[in-house]
Amino acid sequence: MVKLCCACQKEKAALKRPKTSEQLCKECFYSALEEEVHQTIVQHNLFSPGERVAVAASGGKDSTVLAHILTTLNNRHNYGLDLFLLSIDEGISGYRDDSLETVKRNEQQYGIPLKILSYQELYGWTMDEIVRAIGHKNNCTFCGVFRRQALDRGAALMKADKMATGHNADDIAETVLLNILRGDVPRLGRCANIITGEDSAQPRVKPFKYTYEKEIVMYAFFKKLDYFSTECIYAPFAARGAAREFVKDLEMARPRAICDLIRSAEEFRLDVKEGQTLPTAGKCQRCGYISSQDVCKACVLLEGLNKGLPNLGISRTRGTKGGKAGLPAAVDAST
Ligand SMILES: Nc1ncnc2c1ncn2[C@@H]1O[C@H](COP(=O)(O)OP(=O)(O)OP(=O)(O)O)[C@@H](O)[C@H]1O
Ligand code: SF4
Ligand SMILES: [Zn+2]
Repeated sequence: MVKLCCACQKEKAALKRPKTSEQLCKECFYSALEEEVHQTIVQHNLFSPGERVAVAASGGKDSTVLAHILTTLNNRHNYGLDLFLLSIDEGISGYRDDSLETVKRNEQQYGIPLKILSYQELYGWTMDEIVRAIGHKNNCTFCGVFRRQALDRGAALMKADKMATGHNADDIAETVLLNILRGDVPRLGRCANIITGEDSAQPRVKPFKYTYEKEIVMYAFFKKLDYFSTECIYAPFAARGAAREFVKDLEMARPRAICDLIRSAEEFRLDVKEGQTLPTAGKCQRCGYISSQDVCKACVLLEGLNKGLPNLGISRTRGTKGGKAGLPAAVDAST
């Protein structure tokens, strides 16, 4: 017997929603997912009318679906947002160069402008060069620290008011679990925040905080969105991989486990003892970008690279356009 969509009762059900187990037709699934994201945006005041919003776009499924849904909702509900795509080119040949081609097509498909900034222009190094210099061991530490700052710098350069990232419910549940495993109580208290960096010039928001990864993949698949799905050539087998699998197993055994993990972190309150202080966001004394230390992690890592790490036989000083030799400088508006 043909199963009908439980929402419209007219069309044939095309899928079972992983989050709610509802049997829906494609159109009702699109509406349900888009409406949930809209409710998340409204209930958490993620945006205000007239804001300029950088959509951090890697070309992967999450940020591609995010760009698509934000464009749709901005038109449908008159959010009044000035959206643009912001991509960071880490300089990983055979991976990021291909995914950036996808983002360039998305620029045309969604009709929103794209800004690409590269590690090469910001830091004087590509990830390919960094991996050649340091080997495969700590590449993601460098890459993660540089990307975080590069996105902030790109958003500032483009005069954005906010930045939206494609982090989804599975990503956040994994981070909650990792912070529990590491006993990192301060991070546990803030890792599920839907808005971060509120004291910075461009706070970051996560409109997909409650959206399941499987549903993002289904949405992209049924809508035939143009996205890039290859894994980074330098991706390690790390703790996150195991945590990712564990979260998926938990969800299989008990649906809503992902939501419950997120809720656990939301309801967790860090009890700050008298005399104890939490890190506050200040400015790096060298590059001037946001940092909770005197010198930010990006500057520390870059200094190590430029000095030449022991036994690697490299010693070179590279600088950023207009910056002090070997140190990253603020990128001016013409870059
Ligand atoms: N190179 C990049 N340029 C711009 N934004 C990025 C880049 N890499 C990651 N991001 C942003 O950070 C978010 C999380 O990235 P991450 O690589 O952890 O997850 P992902 O699940 O693979 O995301 P995606 O499917 O969008 O690639 C992305 O959704 C995107 O918004
Ligand atoms: S897997 Fe590591 S090296 Fe590759 S893009 Fe991600 S953080 Fe960078
Ligand atoms: Zn710095």
